[in-house]
Amino acid sequence: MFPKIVIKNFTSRYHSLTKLPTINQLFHNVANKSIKDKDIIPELNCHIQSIKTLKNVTFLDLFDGTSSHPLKLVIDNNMSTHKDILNELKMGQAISLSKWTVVETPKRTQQFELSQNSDSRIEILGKVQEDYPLQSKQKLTVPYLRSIPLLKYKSNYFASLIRFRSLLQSQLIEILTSQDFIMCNPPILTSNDTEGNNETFKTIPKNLNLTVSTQLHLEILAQSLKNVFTISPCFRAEMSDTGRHLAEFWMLELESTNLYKLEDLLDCVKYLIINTAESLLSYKNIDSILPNDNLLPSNTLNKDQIKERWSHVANPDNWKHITYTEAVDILKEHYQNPPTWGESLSSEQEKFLAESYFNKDKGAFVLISQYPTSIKPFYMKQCPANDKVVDCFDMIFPGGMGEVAGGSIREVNIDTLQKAIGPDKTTDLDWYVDLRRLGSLPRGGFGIGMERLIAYLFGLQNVKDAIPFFRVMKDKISF
Ligand SMILES: NC(=O)C[C@H](N)C(=O)O
Repeated sequence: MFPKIVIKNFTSRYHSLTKLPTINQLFHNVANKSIKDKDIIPELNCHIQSIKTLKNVTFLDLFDGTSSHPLKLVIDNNMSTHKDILNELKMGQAISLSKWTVVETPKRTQQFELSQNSDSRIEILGKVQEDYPLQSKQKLTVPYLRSIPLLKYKSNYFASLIRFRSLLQSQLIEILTSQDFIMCNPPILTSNDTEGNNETFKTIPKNLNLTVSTQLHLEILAQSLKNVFTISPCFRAEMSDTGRHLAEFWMLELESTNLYKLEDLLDCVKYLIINTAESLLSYKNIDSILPNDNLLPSNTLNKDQIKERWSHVANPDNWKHITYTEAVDILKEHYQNPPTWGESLSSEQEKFLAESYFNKDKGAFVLISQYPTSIKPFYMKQCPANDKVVDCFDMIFPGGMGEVAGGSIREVNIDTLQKAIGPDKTTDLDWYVDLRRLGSLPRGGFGIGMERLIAYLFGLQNVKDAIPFFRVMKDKISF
């Protein structure tokens, strides 16, 4: 398998890119002593998360989206410079601070607070309306926050989700590039529909589709560059309206001419996810990326529960591999409505395997390989030992997410491929066949649905929350 890799946490050797600090940088700098007790912070722009007014002091919790920990600001109510502004301060306002003093508070959970000196100033830069929705003392829910896209990232939970999405992508890129995978950017506008289902969004001119998968173009790149991958947007015009479907989603797709045996392909996808979970668990700054346990919406996972999920993923014992035929046999024996051999597995049947059959308690990650040729796309390689099945896999996750990845060894035999494409193809795939005439190496690849992966790793129930602005077929896109 892959050699053990060391994931470095990025520490910048470079010049600071912004003059003003972030709250996350302030926490870091106080922790590493580059900012000390009594130092003055020249300027800081942020938002008010909460206000607590006592007789002589007012406490503000400040946030700027870079950390889940709020920064405490202590205002002396009796200091003349701030008397006018005190009554105007409101939750959600954008404010500017200048010349506040760092006071270390080693005995509290928060390492320091900002305290007032005679030069300190606070200014309101952006007011909020009286009915600012996040003011409510009620516990916020995820569906409610989802319904206010202009504001949801001001909530601690959704800001954390975006930070997590960013970290996850950077860890995946680091793991792959450290193993000689080259990040490519295949086109989004294409003449093909890759999967042969034709559930594409048509563009003008009419012969172009928004890509459903960049695989076919990645195969061209892999033929010359060996190991390639992308994280790209993909589009599916299916009418499915579930917590697992989006019309626009992101897919990590990988193609390699070093992966031409099914067992190597399965190991690659499995260890890519296991390595990613390990890298998240050992990431130094993780507690400021994950949501604040005191500000969680109802029915969401707290930090420890999220990390427990990652440990579950990182344990190879929780990964299972069965063939499609074995899956059908298990379902025939243990499930009320089993499939007959040759049919696709339904999402309920997949759920049973990943959530009940293998590990009733916490679920298992199930790789199902060698599906019948008739239910899989034309590009999958016929299994050498059995021409009724193809050398492919689906990766099923627990937690309601179902199929998170799928891939195959690619068919390189021109006759077999042409037969699989058939006479009534809807798009021109001659170039894809011709690729096999140009010094073609055997190869394989897969695609991982980023939003489903994010949803599982963060404990989300709906992929709509795993992407900054969701697009689904049934909803009107109004902004
Ligand atoms: N790159 C892949 O293998 C993904 C595959 N084309 C799919 O869309 O499921």
